[in-house]
Amino acid sequence: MEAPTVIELNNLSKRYGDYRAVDRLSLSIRKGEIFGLLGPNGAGKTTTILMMLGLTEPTSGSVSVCGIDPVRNPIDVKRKVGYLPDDVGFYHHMTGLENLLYTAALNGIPRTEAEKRAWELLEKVNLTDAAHKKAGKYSRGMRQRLGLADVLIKRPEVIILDEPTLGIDPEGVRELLRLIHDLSRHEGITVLLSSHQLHHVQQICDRVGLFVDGKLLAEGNMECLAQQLFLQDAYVIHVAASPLDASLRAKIEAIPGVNKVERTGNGVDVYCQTDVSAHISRTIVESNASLFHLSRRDFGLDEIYHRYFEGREAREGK
Ligand SMILES: Nc1ncnc2c1ncn2[C@@H]1O[C@H](COP(=O)(O)OP(=O)(O)OP(=O)(O)O)[C@@H](O)[C@H]1O
Repeated sequence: MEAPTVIELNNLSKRYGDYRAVDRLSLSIRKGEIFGLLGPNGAGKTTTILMMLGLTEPTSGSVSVCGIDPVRNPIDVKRKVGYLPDDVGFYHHMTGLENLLYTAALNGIPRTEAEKRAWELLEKVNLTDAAHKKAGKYSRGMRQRLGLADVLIKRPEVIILDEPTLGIDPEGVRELLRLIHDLSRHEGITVLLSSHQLHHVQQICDRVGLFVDGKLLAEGNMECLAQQLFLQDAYVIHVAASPLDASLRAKIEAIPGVNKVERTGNGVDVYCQTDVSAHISRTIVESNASLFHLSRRDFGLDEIYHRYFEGREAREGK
């Protein structure tokens, strides 16, 4: 059975004067999913997050988070959603533990329960030893982990994280990503994270949405993204064979679905609309050539992103 939808955006738009910061955005995110919002500066990510939190009103369209309309019931949404901005503000003169207890009190959690929960969370985010240290003395990685504990104290159903891994060392990033992943898999928490750090997003997101100029250009897993963005050349197959002469290259180029064949150092790259690997190997064998290597190149998010933006600049003559 499919998990229920937790976040639903329907034709959502936000205009500032004549400027459309978010333009007819529709998106559904299911319970327990980790969804990555990607896009260049000014794409509309923060505006979208603010509309989900009820902190800014949509110009048109609708938002529903945990079945609640944040425009009408912003307080109810805040009870269910934890938001970790890119630089969490803690009280520097208070310890990590005191900061958590303060948040718990603001959320109406009784003191005994708050203490129990705070210690559990400090352990979860690996800050037990730093519980009595002033938050002002925490490193950025420690602050982000305390931030995660801080949003979790009210037991949210959804967490929204803005650039959670920015400025953290590789070990800290690994730990934070593992924590976020565990929250989704073991506690069914739905995670929305906005980030420019593509390789981090790729490690933990189930799906990614690529935002540009307020519009969602593509969404899905890596393979879906590549297919949506590079319709003609969704697949690139690397082939090494001998002899790979002009006549064999022409035969490969003639395979239905193949758009172009480009020479590389030790063979060719075949750009195609569908995965024609089997057809290519048959063509090589039937031509009495020896096939040494054939593999489909899978694009990482970094490559998808850069290939798209390079292509866009070329298309727009920038
Ligand atoms: N209050 C506002 N008034 C006018 N324009 C705004 C306002 N808030 C945002 N914008 C504009 O809306 C667009 C989208 O901004 P937004 O902050 O949502 O982008 P973003 O994708 O989060 O960018 P970044 O990665 O830089 O945080 C930008 O062009 C921004 O200048």
